[in-house]
Amino acid sequence: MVTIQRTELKEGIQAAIEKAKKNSASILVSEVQKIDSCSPLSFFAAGKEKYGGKRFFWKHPSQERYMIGLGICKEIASDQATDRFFHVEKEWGQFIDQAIIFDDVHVQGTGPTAFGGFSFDPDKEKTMLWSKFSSSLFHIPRFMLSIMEGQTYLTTNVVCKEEHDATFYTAVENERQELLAGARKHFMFDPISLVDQLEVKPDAWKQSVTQVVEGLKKGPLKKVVLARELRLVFNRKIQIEPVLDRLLNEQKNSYVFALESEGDCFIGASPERLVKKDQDQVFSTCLAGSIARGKNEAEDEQLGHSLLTDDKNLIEHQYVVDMIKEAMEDTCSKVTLPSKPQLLKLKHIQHLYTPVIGKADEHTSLLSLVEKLHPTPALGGLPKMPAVAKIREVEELDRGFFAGPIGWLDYKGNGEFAVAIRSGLIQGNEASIFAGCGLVEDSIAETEYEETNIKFKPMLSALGGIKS
Ligand SMILES: C=C(O[C@H]1C=CC=C(C(=O)O)[C@@H]1O)C(=O)O
Ligand SMILES: [Mg+2]
Repeated sequence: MVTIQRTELKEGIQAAIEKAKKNSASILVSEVQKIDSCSPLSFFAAGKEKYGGKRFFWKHPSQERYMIGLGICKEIASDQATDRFFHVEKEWGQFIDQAIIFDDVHVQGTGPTAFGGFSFDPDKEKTMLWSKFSSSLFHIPRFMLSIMEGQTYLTTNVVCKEEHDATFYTAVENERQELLAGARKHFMFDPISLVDQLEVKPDAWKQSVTQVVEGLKKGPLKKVVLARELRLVFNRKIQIEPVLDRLLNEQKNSYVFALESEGDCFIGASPERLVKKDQDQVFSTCLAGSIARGKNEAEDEQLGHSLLTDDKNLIEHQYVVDMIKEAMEDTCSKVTLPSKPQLLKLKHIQHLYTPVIGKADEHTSLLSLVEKLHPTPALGGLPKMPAVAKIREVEELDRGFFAGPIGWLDYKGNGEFAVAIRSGLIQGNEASIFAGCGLVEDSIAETEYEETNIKFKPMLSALGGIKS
C-alpha cells in the first residue's frame, strides 16, 4: 500500500495502469476528497439508477457519522465456513497491499473501505431465501460518501487493469461528476401498503421455547437465543430509501444499515455493537435483557426499574457480560467495564446494557476480534458452540445475515461491526423480518413471544406495517 501526498488522480491511474501491465495484476487507486455537504439519503438514491443492487448504507448511532457506498469495485465473497474471517482478512489485505492511495485527510471511515458481513451460522443448511448473500460478503465501493463530525468526504476507488488506457481516467471523472450532480436532487417515493403478514406456526415456536427451557433446567446448556420470522407481502415493490428514511428518524440511537446484493437488500437498525477497533482501542457492548417502554414517563421509569431488578433478565445479561469480558481479556489488556448494567432506552423497547473497553494487543486485528466474539450469548447462547448447535437443530428458519456481524473495515485496520438484529431481508414486494430472544431456565414461552413481538416493531414501522 502506497499512501502518497496529493497529486492528480489522473497521474495515479496512469501509474497504476503501468504497474498493472508490469505485474499483470489489478491495482486499486483510491482518492479521498473533501466535498460540499451532501444528504446521505440523496447520495444513496442518486446511485439507484446506475448502481442499484450494488449499494450500502451505514449510520453510526451516537454521532452524525455516515458511510454510503455506490457500485462495487471489488467483492470479497465466499460460502466457505472454515476460517471465513481469516480468509476475508487475507483477501482484503492483498487487495490494499498494492493500492495507490491519495489520502491527505486521514479521517477514519474514508479511503478504501470494505463494507459487509457474515451469516450467523455458515454450517446451517442455506435456503433459497438467502441465495443472493454468500455467508461472507463484503463490497469495496466505486464511490463512497463519508460524513464524519460534520465534514463530508468522497472516496473514489478504481481498479486499474493492464488493458486500460488514458481514457479510463476520463470515464471515471465523468462518472464522478454525474453522480455528484445527481446527489443534489430531491427524491420522492411512492407509499406502500402491507397486504399480508404470515408467520410459520407460532404455536410450534412457543412449544420449541418450552422444550428448550426444559433442557436448560437440566443443563449443560445455560442459555439459547431462539428467533422468529415474519413474511410480509406488500402491494408493490418496496423502495429501500423510504425504509431507510423511517429507520433514521425512528431509531436515532441505533446503527442503521443496508446492504444490497443481486437485487435483494438486507436492512435494519441495530442497537448492539459487536466490536469497534480504533487504533489499539477496542470497544464492545453487552446488550441482553429487555422490557417494553412505558406509555408515560412514570410507567417507563417503573418498567426500567423492574428490568434492572429482575433476576431472569439479570442472569440473561450476565451470561453475555461474562463471555465478552473473557473474550476481550484473551485479546486485550486493560479491559474495563461497569460492575452492573444500566438501561439503554430505544423507541419501542429498553435493554440492560454494559459497555466493555480494552487495549488491543499488537497483533490483534479487527476481524480476529469479530471471530472471537461472534456469536455472543445475546445472539447465540452459552456455551457458544453447543448453543449454536441447538439453534441449528430447533430453529425452523434460515437466519442468514440476521444476528450476524455487519459493518466496515478500512485500509488502516480500523472499523466497526454491529450485530444485525431488528432487521429484515427485502425481496421485491416481499420482506422477511426477524426477532429473537434469550432463553434461560426461568423463561416463559408467552413472555418471550411478546418480547419478540416488540422487537419486530422497528422494521414493521419502517415498512409502514404499523403506526410507529
Ligand atoms: C436477539 C435479539 O435481541 C438480543 C439483543 C438484546 C436483547 C435481547 C433479549 O433480551 O433477548 C437479545 O439478546 C433480537 O432483537 O432479535
Ligand atoms: Mg430477552
